[in-house]
Amino acid sequence: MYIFFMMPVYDQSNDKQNILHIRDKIKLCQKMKSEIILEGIETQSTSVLNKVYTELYIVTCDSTSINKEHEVWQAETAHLKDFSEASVIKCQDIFKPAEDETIRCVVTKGIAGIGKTVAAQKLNLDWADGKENQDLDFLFLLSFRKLNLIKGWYSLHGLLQIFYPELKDINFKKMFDEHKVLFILDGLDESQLSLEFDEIENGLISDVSASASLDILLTNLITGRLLPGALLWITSRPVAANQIPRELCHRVTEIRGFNDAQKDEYFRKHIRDPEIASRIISDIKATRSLYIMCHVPVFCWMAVTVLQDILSKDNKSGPKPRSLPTTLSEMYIHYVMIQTRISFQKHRPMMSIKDIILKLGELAYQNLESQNVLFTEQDLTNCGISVMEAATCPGLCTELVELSHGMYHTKVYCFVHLSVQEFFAALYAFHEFENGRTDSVKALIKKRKGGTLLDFLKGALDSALDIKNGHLDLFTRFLFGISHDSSRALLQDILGNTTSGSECNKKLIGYIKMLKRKDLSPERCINLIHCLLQLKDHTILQNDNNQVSPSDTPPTPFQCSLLAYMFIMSEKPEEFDFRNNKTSEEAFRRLAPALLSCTRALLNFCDITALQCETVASVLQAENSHLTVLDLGHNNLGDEGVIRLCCGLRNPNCKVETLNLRHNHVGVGGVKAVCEVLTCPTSKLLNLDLSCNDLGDPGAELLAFALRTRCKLQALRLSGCLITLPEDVSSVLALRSESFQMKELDLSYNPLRYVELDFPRQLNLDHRGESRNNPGLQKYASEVTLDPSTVNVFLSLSEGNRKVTRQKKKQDYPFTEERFDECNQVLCKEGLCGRHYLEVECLHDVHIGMAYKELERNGAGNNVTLGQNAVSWTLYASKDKFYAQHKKIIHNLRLPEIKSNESYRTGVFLDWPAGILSFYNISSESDKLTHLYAFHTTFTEPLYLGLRLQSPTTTISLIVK
Ligand SMILES: Nc1ncnc2c1ncn2[C@@H]1O[C@H](COP(=O)(O)OP(=O)(O)OP(=O)(O)O)[C@@H](O)[C@H]1O
Repeated sequence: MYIFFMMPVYDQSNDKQNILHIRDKIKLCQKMKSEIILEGIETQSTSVLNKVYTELYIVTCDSTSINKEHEVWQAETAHLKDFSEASVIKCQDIFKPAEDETIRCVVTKGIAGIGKTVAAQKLNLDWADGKENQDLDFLFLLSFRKLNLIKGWYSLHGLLQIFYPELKDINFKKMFDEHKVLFILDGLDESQLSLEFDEIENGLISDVSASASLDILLTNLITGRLLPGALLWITSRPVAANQIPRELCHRVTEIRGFNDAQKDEYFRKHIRDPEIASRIISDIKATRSLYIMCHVPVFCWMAVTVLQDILSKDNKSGPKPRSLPTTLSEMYIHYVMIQTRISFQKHRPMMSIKDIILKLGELAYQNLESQNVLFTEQDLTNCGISVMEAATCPGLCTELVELSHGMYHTKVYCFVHLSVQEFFAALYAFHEFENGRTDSVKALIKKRKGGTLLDFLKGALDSALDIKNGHLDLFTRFLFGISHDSSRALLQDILGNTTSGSECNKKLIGYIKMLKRKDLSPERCINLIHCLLQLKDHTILQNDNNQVSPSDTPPTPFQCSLLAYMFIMSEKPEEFDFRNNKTSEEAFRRLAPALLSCTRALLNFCDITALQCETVASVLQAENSHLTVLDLGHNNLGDEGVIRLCCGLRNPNCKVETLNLRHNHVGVGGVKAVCEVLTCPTSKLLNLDLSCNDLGDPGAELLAFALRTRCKLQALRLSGCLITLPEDVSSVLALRSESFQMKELDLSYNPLRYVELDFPRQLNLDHRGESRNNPGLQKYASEVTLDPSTVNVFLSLSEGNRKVTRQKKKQDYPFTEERFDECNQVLCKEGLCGRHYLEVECLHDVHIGMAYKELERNGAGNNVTLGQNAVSWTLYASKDKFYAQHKKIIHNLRLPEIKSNESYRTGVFLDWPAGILSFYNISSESDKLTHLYAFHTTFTEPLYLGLRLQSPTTTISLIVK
């Protein structure tokens, strides 16, 4: 009896009604709260979320890929990505299962300011408004920013009541047992809780009324130990998202910000005057880097503020118009200066602008150090600024609504956006350095010996790289950006006159590019790329011929990320020239964004393997692939690589019109795959070059029949393919039907037997004959002899003018105009055009090259020496160094494996019409050729083989085949 009276008597139907009533109250309250979005423009301005909300691109990712670098990379290059319907997901659909799977926990990642919080707010609003996700009975939006403030032990029930006081009288157990509930945990990257998923055994909780510390409570909620039936949506910046174990993420999505149309929509929604909106859009579009950055909503928000201000000044008949900001840091500087100026005009506070900014900077720095986002009046006072003064800058920091449960007795404040706090912290740190107070910022910036700006910035970078959750990444970017002279000029009122940092920046750029940290995660790579962009470094593509310069070490994955990023940020990313660079598969994969954004990709002499072909194929399949010219000549694709590549070429999205597969060891298997492309109705291929592959007649036959089935092709090059052209094949090639559009057929350098080919249009049968029946480059083998009239007096010729030896004594040669009088060089007699393959055997310390006849002969200056002028190209080979040289520009090469005192063989292949001169190392055991380097140019004169013997004991022999 006693027990009976002590038990609460629940009226079941009342409970139900009560729960629904509370739900409606929550909905009403959340609708009011979420309707407003705080946008720190001019005054403490709020906007109606539904009016300014612009749809965001959210895509699903493979949940196993949460830690993989290319996902992160995608986040940063979102504007280039394939927004095909397959992966795009609407915010309100993130819990809709694709198939039969149950989705309990969704993790959404996205870089700073990409719109995670706004997306969460919009979902909350649409639910509260009765528009979306009405199958959910309850939706609880909890931000880590606020959760960080809760100290002590709580039950889930207790915790929720803090944020949702309406829950006070609810039957909590029933609510969870009988209703569908979604928890949104926003901003995991801001969390100060230690979520220990590995050690959860120490604090298992499955009861909603059991109390525990917040860390344990949330860990149990995320693992599903607590409320296994509740849905969970966690948002985070990418690096911190890795905290959630993969097996707990049923779906991973990524917010990629705005695409081009959405950028326009954003500006039109935010700028009331359509004319000004159009002007701002066109101004932003005119600066590519600005336009690209606008895929990040927070950047758009700043751009609106800054550009409206700049435009209004330009309109007035003031002095010269101010230039537009081109980096993230410049944009933030403009933003902060505008906000403070407006505030000062309105409020006229006692402190100077400089003081307020630096005090706020100090506060931001302290918050960053303690990983805090919020601050109190006391925190402000500690930094020497009053709430009144801080409140005069509503566009910079803002007051948060006090939680209604009364957890806080003091009001809390934060910067209008976390990125603004990071900017202020960087500005403060830089100012401290400038004033010799590096000690005050040493908690976040490692002290390095030296004390120069360079040491300071290197220290900052080292600190950021050491932190796993990327907490200092944006801070470092801003710090680098502020160190740039253009930023310092904008900040002159705050920083005073500072000495130029351009020399330091140059060295810093070099330091970043050379960073070879083994544990450099891809996220760190991306941040480094951004650091370089803040330093306005666009040099990576600005060398000779706009070509990526190869070095003796292959580009690392980081360098490839960097290269791709720099490429897409360049003003006109049309031709991506990666020739002569050999990379690992992983590094090559990082070039995908560049391949996706260019129209011409030059990937010859890159040792591209079959696996790397998959990267190329996936790019070709992307909806937004622009590639029309794909040059994969002189690689090692083999049949397997070509088969993989053709998967991409057959895709209807593929736009390739010109394909070069020269010299790729393609056989009949590869040709079959190519034929499938040729007969594919959606193929856009017009020009195909399969030259220098030993396809033989079977390959030619397959091609001929494919062309007869369906021929859109306009040019086919099968030069040097071991084709004898049997009659039946030639009769197919001679097709004259209306549908046959081929205008050009190149069958040169083939051992053709039947040459009376009745081909109506441009036909090349040159250089045919039996000698072309040899495999590989041997079909171009040529014989040359050294020209005695050119040989220097310290060189002697022997073996029928095929061997040259350096002599100690001067030789007695008659005077000739052609002789190299001082330089230890000799040229061959035969001027070469067409295709030629030569082999030389040499000892070390020699230059092997080609030169025009006009190479000067007198003296030993640059105009005479092979490789040091515009009329000669060489390979230098010695025991410890190999390099290619033209116009004095040296490209260091990896040393081939050569025994130190033995002579070794080098192959020289000249394809004069194609403008290629390439060098190979020939294995003494297997005769296998390993490519060393290729020059690409347009030759205008016949070329003469030239040899220079640097060492007093060396020899070179021309090998006769
Ligand atoms: N969909 C959107 N429509 C309009 N404006 C948006 C949208 N998303 C974001 N914004 C603007 O960008 C600002 C930053 O967005 P938000 O705070 O959601 O970014 P975040 O991804 O949560 O960033 P962080 O990781 O730094 O916290 C917002 O204050 C708002 O001005």
